[in-house]
Amino acid sequence: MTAVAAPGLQVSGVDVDLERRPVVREVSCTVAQGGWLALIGPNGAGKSTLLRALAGLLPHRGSVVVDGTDVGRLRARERARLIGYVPQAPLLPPDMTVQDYVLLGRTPHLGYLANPGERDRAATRRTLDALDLGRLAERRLSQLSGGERQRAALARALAQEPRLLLLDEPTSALDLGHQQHVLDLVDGLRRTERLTVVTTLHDLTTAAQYADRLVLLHRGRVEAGGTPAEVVTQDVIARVYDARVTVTSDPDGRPVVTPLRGGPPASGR
Ligand SMILES: Nc1ncnc2c1ncn2[C@@H]1O[C@H](COP(=O)(O)OP(=O)(O)OP(=O)(O)O)[C@@H](O)[C@H]1O
Repeated sequence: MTAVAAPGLQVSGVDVDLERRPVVREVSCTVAQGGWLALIGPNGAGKSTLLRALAGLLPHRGSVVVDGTDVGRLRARERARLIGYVPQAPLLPPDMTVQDYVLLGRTPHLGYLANPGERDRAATRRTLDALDLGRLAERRLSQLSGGERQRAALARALAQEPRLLLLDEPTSALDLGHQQHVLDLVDGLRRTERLTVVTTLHDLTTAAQYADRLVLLHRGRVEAGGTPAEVVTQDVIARVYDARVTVTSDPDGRPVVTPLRGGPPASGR
């Protein structure tokens, strides 16, 4: 009998308070190993807060289990071997070179006081090349464009070789070509490495293209969850986002959202 793999991520009853205000409430969801979950929802819904809680960076109630390991019980270093996280606006050390910064992603894999070895440098070079940063390896982080900085932050998380990758709006600063390149790269890793992926994404069409499950957050709670076609509907978008759109299907049955100009507010408010 073959053993059944633990889910890549199992979130149970997560609540987060900020400044004693409830911001995330009763969030539960499961993502298979190698699955891609997109967190969607309007501004202030709690997406980034939930992602930071999953990364172990915010106190929360409830449990977060990655590949069968309860991350609440782990030290920061052990957690960093399991989880890579890239915030929406990462703070990058301005004077560090791109390659030294990406090499920092290897830190959780090094022994105490050990220096990076050839395997770490090779992982760094591979990641730099994969993210089209090879020619910028010696450049200081302060001398990068917004999109290059965003790719450098992602490169560091990938060099970490985590089991769960948490990305907060990973393509917000990228041109269309680099958006597709970065998302295709992450998509490839989940297939080859069974990397589990959770992203926040505002672009619902992009979210529906790449993710196999969506969770729609509204006022900190799960408003809807399921396949892209189940979650992204005209009615849900009108109600939750107060936006006028048409929703059509691409040849694979994934929803395509087209915003419509003019007219009264979608919800009639
Ligand atoms: N440090 C904080 N202290 C108190 N409240 C906060 C703090 N950070 C965020 N909030 C509030 O928590 C709520 C959720 O914020 P969060 O950043 O998680 O939303 P989001 O869904 O990621 O939004 P966006 O799409 O605008 O990025 C918002 O009402 C926000 O104002």
